[in-house]
Amino acid sequence: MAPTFDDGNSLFEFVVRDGYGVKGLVDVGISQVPERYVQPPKERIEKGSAKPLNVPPVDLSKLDGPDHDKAAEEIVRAAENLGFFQVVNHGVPVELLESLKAAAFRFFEQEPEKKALFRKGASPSPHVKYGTSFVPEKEKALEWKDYISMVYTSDDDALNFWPEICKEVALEYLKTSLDMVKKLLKVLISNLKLTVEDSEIEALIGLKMVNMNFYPTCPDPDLTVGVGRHSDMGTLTILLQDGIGGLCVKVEEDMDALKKGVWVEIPPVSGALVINVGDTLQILSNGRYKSAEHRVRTTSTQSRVSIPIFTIPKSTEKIGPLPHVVERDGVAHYREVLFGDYMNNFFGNAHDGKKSLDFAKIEITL
Ligand SMILES: O=C(O)CCC(=O)C(=O)O
Ligand SMILES: [Fe+2]
Repeated sequence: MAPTFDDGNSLFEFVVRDGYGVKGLVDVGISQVPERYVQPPKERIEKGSAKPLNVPPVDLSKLDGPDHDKAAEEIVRAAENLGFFQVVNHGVPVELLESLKAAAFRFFEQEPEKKALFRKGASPSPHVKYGTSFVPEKEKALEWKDYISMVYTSDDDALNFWPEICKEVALEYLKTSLDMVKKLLKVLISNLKLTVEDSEIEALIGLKMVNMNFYPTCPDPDLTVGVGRHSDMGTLTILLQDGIGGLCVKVEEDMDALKKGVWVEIPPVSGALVINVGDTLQILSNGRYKSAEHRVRTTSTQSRVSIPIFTIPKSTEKIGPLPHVVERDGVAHYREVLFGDYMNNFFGNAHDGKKSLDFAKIEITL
């Protein structure tokens, strides 16, 4: 008979401390969602509650031709409105996208002991971490997700310490994405101020991290979340999702027919990558670009994988609204912060929508 984990502590021990993850829980044959994973009603995601967003992906090859301005305009609008968009002709080979999804499955389908080698405290490198949920110690209800996180410092470090089973494809994904990230940032920053130095862009993406997320099938998706409501803390996130779906984004301001507060789903598009604005870019643009609040619904039919690249400033970097933008706006909505402090605050708290931005927000009292 499958263990019941009646006592919340033994479940926490098994899933988090021993490193079995949600995958381990599903593999022992649970037929009900354990109490520790049941979300409070206001965080649950009703099936079908988010309608698919019907916006065609931006064709990034146009940035290099006569339609440059039109493509740039689409990118700027998306960053100002929803904070999420999809791209095609992005320069990352489509076959590589397929290999990445396969590599993510390979990693998570290994025996628990193999994955546990990369648990916090056990991992041979501070740059590689296997875990489950977001910050389990701080969460009332855990997220239905396991992950492996790989910070890039150099090719040598990646090839020596990232998991053998996925390191080559993950590194290739990171490298082939970077040109696109720089192009997107050039478009977004030059829309805020006329000249942009390459060094400014480099400073915004001083650190890069590739994650692989695994969302096992869930006995009752109405009770759980794959990832709770949050915004990403960095500059831009590049995300590869598979064909299952479930990534939902909150509309922050009224947008044509979409009303503020409504959730929309980013539909899987074969060969496309999802791009989203992170808190850093919202701060830098003094709020013009939106780091959208998003979350993931679980499914009961098939496991889902997603593979984000987070581009973030180095922890020693100071980030604040661009002076030129503050001058134009007449007011700064954010203070300058040391990115390391921002990051510690982000990882020190459970996901809670866009609360992470409060760390840098200047409250205007009238
Ligand atoms: O799995 C997804 O589609 C999104 C994951 C996500 O939001 C994250 O890892 O920050
Ligand atoms: Fe995210």
